[in-house]
Amino acid sequence: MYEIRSAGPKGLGVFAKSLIPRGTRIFSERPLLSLRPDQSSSDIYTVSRLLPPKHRASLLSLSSHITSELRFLRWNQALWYTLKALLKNFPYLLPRYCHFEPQRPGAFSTRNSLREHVDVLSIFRSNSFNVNSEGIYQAVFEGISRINHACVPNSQGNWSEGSGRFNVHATRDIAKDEEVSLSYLSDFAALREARVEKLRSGYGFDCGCPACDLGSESGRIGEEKRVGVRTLLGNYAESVKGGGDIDPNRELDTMMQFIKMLEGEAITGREVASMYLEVAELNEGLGRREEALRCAERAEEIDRACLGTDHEGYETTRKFVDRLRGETGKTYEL
Ligand SMILES: C[S@@+](CC[C@H](N)C(=O)[O-])C[C@H]1O[C@@H](n2cnc3c(N)ncnc32)[C@H](O)[C@@H]1O
Repeated sequence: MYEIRSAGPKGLGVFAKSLIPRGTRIFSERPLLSLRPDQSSSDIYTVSRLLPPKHRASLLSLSSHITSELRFLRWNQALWYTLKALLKNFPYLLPRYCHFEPQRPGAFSTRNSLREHVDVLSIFRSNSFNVNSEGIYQAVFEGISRINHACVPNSQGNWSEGSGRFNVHATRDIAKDEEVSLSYLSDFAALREARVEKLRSGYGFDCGCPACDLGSESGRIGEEKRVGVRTLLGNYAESVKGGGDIDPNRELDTMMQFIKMLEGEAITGREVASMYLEVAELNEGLGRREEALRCAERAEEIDRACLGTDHEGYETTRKFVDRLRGETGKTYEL
């Protein structure tokens, strides 16, 4: 379905070998390396050393594109952790008033090289995805971590708690030879300047995707829509700041305009499905059952495409739709 090959200045990338229809599960992977919510970057190197050799080799083969400024920071970080490990293992080096628990004998080895530590930190930073599940906070994957970024991507990754896998689905048809892309950013309404800054500081590249090309008509129009939506959201936030009654009609209208902007930009992932679900609930609260059902059905259709029918999130949406169908007396259509 796909191949991993050169994507020019981006390094490697994932490309469709044939048409990948919307809703196709392109990847389903368990993490190569992951951090739990209670772990921090100081644990990355330690966790990486516990990997089986094959997985460790896969990890070390991933790209790490970082700026010299970031490299400097990583060296400082690695130096500090290495020093801490050294002191834990050789406590007699410590001044008498410092008390570290010594680690198990042999846990610290001279192979615990500073350079490798820097590399692992850089690789983790360049390739990890926020999973935000109960057991895993961030994770790196063997194939998925080869997917490059686009501000308007053609696929989306979602963690499945039930299967313990990160699944990447096509959120629109991906043509043969087209590059598969994901968004590394969480704010889909972010303006170009903010996106550029995040991608440059977080991943060390300048995004040249069509949405960032403000010289093109589509890039410019997309940006204008984002400005419009941000103004709308800002005005709405201002209107509810005083803590007065929230006008559900205004809330509905604001959300629908946000959804329209995202769909107009061909952004149809989980976030849009969640917004449709909220709009459905608002409509239900206002007694507009038919409208609620219409929005919930759209959410179900999007969730089916970007999560798959075996995903627990899809199941919740489907049950909600079923309930509304029962209440509106609509016959079940597949
Ligand atoms: C998760 S990796 C993606 C796979 C990577 N290209 C490789 O060769 O393994 C992230 C890195 O890929 C590069 N990259 C991703 N998206 C890019 C884009 N739109 N433009 C330029 N470089 C990009 C950056 O160097 C970034 O740090």
